[in-house]
Amino acid sequence: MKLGAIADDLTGATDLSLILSRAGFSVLQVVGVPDAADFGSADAVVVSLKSRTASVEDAVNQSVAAASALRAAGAQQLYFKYCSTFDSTDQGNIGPVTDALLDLLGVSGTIACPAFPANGRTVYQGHLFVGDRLLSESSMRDHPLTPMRDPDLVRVLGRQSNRPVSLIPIANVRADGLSDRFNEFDGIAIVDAVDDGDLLRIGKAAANLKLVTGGSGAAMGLPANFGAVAGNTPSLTWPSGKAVVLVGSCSKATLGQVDHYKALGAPALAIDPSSISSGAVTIEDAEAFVVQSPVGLPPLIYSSATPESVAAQQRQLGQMAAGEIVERFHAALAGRLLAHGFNRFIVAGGETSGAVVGGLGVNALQIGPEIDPGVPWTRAVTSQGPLALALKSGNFGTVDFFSKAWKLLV
Ligand SMILES: Nc1ncnc2c1ncn2[C@@H]1O[C@H](COP(=O)(O)OP(=O)(O)OP(=O)(O)O)[C@@H](O)[C@H]1O
Ligand SMILES: O=C(O)[C@@H](O)C(=O)CO
Repeated sequence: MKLGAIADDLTGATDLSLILSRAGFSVLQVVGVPDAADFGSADAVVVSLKSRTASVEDAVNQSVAAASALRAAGAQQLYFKYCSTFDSTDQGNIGPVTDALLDLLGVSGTIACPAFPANGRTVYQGHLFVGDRLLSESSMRDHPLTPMRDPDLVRVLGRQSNRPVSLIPIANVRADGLSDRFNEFDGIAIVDAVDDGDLLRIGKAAANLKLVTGGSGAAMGLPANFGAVAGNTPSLTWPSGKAVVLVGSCSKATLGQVDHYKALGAPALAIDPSSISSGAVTIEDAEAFVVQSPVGLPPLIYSSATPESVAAQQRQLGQMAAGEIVERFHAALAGRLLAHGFNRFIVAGGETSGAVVGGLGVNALQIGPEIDPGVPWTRAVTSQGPLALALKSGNFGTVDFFSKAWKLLV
């Protein structure tokens, strides 16, 4: 194994797997802390955890266990993948996990770069932009679990990490000697990047770092350090069968995609945490709705709601509890639909995808064609046969994402 990666959520892992695969690596994505025996001959193994919003202790334990398994299997370099919008709270988990991985490796420094220009995430003077807005002025300020209200990543990570946090500005990224800078400091350096050229320079300069951290973009240049040559993702065979769209993301892009898909005439059922907890809507209702939907556009079950509505649900049920109620619902529904012969799942939201994949009993994913930047179709094998899964990060994808994903495999 050349690269061993740990991702803090499932869609983030898939995003990273796609980037590495396109850059020429054979990639195996595994779900949850793995057994070393699972890895086969892949150039890169990407472990997807559900640690982004876990407690600090849990996130650190899961990440260190995954890193230890990857190292035991021979990983030459480790990568810690988090969100391109740096989703976290003041307590963590990006800082504490990075600190723990540095301790595990016995090294003093690493870089942190969430930039993903293809999806509008850029870092300039240590400030994260989403499109043309600062992170704190983007829709991320109202995220249900990790509202991001400070765009200065040196400050954000400084609150989370025990190590010194510094900045490598764009002028240094574009100048000679970047690898010397990477290799000579203590602590964590936020690295500016505003285009793919910057990311490729960063990847090249990171060749000797034992640990690299970032969004998926900062990994783009790493496979070339191991002699990999960019190419197409391997072709996979897809199960033919029934499809469903399960949406737990409340991100702005997802809200637009839900509206667009409903306007196309897709059968759609809305759910929300309080209706689920009061029993006004049950898993049996949703199951019957999906199973009885007419042939055509796959049915949609969604809990996506405006920030005001999400805040009201959270006041009533608690922030984490509201999210978990919906996640458990989607996971249980997915398991039941599998038993009805559904084998193509389009899912929106990283936490939601983690829950659904758990409900489906999926342990590993292979990466297929790109639907939109950062979102591939993936193939998994379960005890019930092969599945096709499109796992979309909340803010990724064009407005017609759901129909586009479905048509790509039809
Ligand atoms: N109506 C709702 N009210 C409160 N919480 C909700 C509601 N609908 C969904 N949620 C919760 O909000 C969270 C959304 O997180 P998720 O990671 O799935 O989406 P996202 O943050 O948009 O995606 P990503 O992490 O990929 O950017 C989940 O825990 C989900 O259960
Ligand atoms: O980096 C991103 O934005 C995504 O891969 C992700 O992690 C969203 O959950």
